[in-house]
Parts: sequence; structure tokens; C-alpha cells
Amino acid sequence: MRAKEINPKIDRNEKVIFIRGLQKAFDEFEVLKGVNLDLYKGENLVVLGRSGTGKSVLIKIISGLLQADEGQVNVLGREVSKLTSKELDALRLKIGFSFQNSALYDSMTVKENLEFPLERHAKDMSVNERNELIDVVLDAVGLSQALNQMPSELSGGQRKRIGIARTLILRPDIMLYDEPTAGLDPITSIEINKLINEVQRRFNTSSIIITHDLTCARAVGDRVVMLLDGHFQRQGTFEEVFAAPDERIQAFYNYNFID
Ligand SMILES: Nc1ncnc2c1ncn2[C@@H]1O[C@H](COP(=O)(O)OP(=O)(O)OP(=O)(O)O)[C@@H](O)[C@H]1O
Repeated sequence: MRAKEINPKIDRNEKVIFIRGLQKAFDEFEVLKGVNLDLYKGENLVVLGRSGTGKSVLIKIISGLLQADEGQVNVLGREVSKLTSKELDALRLKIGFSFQNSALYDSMTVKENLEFPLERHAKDMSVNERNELIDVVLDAVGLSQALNQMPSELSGGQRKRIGIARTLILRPDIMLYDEPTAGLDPITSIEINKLINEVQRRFNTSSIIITHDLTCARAVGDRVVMLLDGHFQRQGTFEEVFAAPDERIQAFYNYNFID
């Protein structure tokens, strides 16, 4: 797969996430030891790292699910640690989570699954507006025909797409994808990579994509960062990061890459 062409709409004057000196430990175990991160408006940032390096912890801190021990974590202009729980709920609505375990409700149709977040968070929306929005997000993920199907009738890749549609329906500014291609075959993975780029273009979202999948990293990342030993050791385009003469990075590459 060819490397991604960097999105020309990235606005480097606007940081939607700004993190400085982030530290997080669990008892004696220091997971994040001073992480700095910028996510620019319109950018897809890939965070790579081996298992247990703290990628999920980072996402949880960004979304206020975990507290940082030290450092500044600013999301859409708000300092996360200073928010009340109500303010945090409001901020979370601007963040779309596509987590590995964000499963669909099996007893509901695709349409009902998509209506669910609207019923909770957009109570005043008319039926017509809802239906229009459902059309828009289903079209975006290429599954308009699945409207009345049950999740059990869909493939793993299609369920993943509907999960992303359900996240998009609240029109988030930021998308957080945790291992978006995990458990998918290579062809379906490539389709999900294309979808991540399509979401970026169509909805002008800024995204963090956490993955071990280097094919995914190369296909979707405008910028790639490598989390190693509690710090971001490298960042740049995919090619720049893997051109680094660092044994640990080369080992990661050689072990993972499927070309
Ligand atoms: N709530 C918690 N309490 C104690 N330790 C935790 C907690 N959450 C995470 N950890 C530890 O922090 C480390 C980083 O975990 P994290 O889930 O962020 O890894 P990861 O990089 O996302 O790994 P993977 O790719 O396997 O998902 C792990 O050693 C984990 O055991």
C-alpha cells in the first residue's frame, strides 16, 4: 500500500489537543514519563507502540477517563483536569470513540443502533433531521443498504463501519480510534483504512489512531509517533520515523510490516 498523501487541509495554527509533560504511573510502574503531543486540526496522527507502552492510558487521559499525575492536557481549548463532571461530559460529546469493544447492540437494527446516541444526546432533533443524519453517516461508511439489518447479519468489517457511523452521528471534532483494524483480515483492514481517511476528508475531523498495524499507520497517518519507554521517541511521516537508525524502531518495523 502506498503512503498517504498528507491532508492539505491540516491547520497547523490550530491545535485541537495539546499535551505537555504528561506523566502517569500505577503504583511504582511509570507508564508515561513526560509525553508531549500536538494534534492539529484536520490531522490524522498515528500512535505506534508495543503492547503495554501506555497507548490506551494516553487515550483515557485525553478523554478524562483517567487522571494524569503531572502535566498539561488540553483538549479543544479546555484543560481536562480542571473540568467539572458536567463539563467533561460535554467535552466527551465532541470526541468520537471507536474502541475495539464498542460493540453494537445485537437486539437492535442498524437504524436503532444509530438512533441510540441521538436519543440520549440530541433529544430535540426532529424525526426528519434524525433520518437525514442517519442517511449521511450510513452513506459515509458505504452501508446505506444495511439500514434495517440486524448486526448479526453483517460481517466483522461491516459492523466496524456501523460502529464508526454511530460515532460520527454526533458530529465529533476529534476521533479516537483504538486498534481499528484489530481482528480484521488484510482486505477488510484496507477498507477500514480508506474509511478513516474518508471520514477525515468528509467530516473534517482530527484523529488519533492507535495501532500496531503498520500497513494501517502508513495508509492513514499524516504524522506518526512512536511511544517507547514512556516518551514519544520519534515523530514525522511514516517514512521519516522508520528511516531512523534506532534498533528498537527497526525491530518494530521488521517484526510487523506486511508489504
Ligand atoms: N487502571 C490501571 N491500573 C493499573 N495498571 C494499569 C491500568 N491501566 C493500564 N495499566 C498498565 O499500564 C500499562 C499500559 O497499558 P495500556 O493499556 O495503555 O497499554 P497499550 O499500549 O494500550 O497496550 P496494548 O497495545 O496491548 O493495548 C500496562 O502495563 C497496564 O497494565
